[in-house]
Amino acid sequence: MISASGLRKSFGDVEAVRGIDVEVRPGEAFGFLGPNGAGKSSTMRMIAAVSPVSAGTLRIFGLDPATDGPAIRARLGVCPQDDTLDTELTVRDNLYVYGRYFGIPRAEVNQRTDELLEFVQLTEKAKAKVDNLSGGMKRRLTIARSLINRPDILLLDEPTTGLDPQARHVLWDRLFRLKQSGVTLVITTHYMDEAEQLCDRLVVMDKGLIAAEGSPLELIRTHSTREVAELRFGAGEHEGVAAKVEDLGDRVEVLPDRLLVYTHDGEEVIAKVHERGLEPAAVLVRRSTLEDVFLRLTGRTLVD
Ligand SMILES: Nc1ncnc2c1ncn2[C@@H]1O[C@H](COP(=O)(O)OP(=O)(O)OP(=O)(O)O)[C@@H](O)[C@H]1O
Repeated sequence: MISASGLRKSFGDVEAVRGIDVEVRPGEAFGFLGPNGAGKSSTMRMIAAVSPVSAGTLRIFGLDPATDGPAIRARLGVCPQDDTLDTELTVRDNLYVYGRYFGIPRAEVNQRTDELLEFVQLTEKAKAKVDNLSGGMKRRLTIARSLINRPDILLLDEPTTGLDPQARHVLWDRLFRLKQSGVTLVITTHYMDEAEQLCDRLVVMDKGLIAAEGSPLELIRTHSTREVAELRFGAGEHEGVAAKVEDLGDRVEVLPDRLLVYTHDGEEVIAKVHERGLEPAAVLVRRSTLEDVFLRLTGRTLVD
């Protein structure tokens, strides 16, 4: 569906994307996970055929965005990071007008609008003004709008940024259903839980490069341990304690507010910490996540 090789994007001296290889397969949910500034949006804009490729090759549906932009865009849905809905119009008209703009005949666009309102659970809000919608509803409407042309690929740039947990879960559910219906999803996110929930495969991006690629589970298995023991001590004590516990796990990370001991048995680590007379203010054993993968690969947390 999408194939990139040595793909680069520069803005003057700024190299936003510095040579990445990506292969997105039909029907999968593919993610770009990385912190702000990693180059995710720049990559998405090249895939959306709205930003020229600086170097390398990019093919979407086997087509070259440099020469086949309109043909590519006709088969893509693009859900940008910021809501670009028309606040003057009703919910329904945001879809209807957009569909007409795409040149879809009146009767068809009417039917499609109704289907999409139903799909994003906004039928009851059809006559409401966009300004009266919650953040989650606006996102869902933006997604509905990007589906008006029945795209084969839907590009979603940070789809749930700024939404509360419940609104995020509603959105994830809709995206999951969309994938089940055969639409290929390409998602950028800096939320590791979103990447884990939604993506079949993903690349971890940092500073314009791909640091790792795989399914969430593969990435965790390859780059982290099964469990993590989190230990909180007083401010400024973590460095000192780290030296005393570093033999307890495969690896120890010192964060400003806690120590992470990477291990296959978190409870055993905690027991040994206590045996050594160390008294953490709080402890937690959890499974490894993509956040741990990112920390391992880059030495930084995703939310820095
Ligand atoms: N139009 C532009 N002109 C100049 N520099 C840009 C432009 N767009 C992006 N950049 C720079 O390219 C780098 C990558 O930005 P990009 O937006 O692709 O990252 P990102 O991973 O999507 O982060 P975010 O989530 O903040 O959008 C950043 O250093 C950014 O400042």
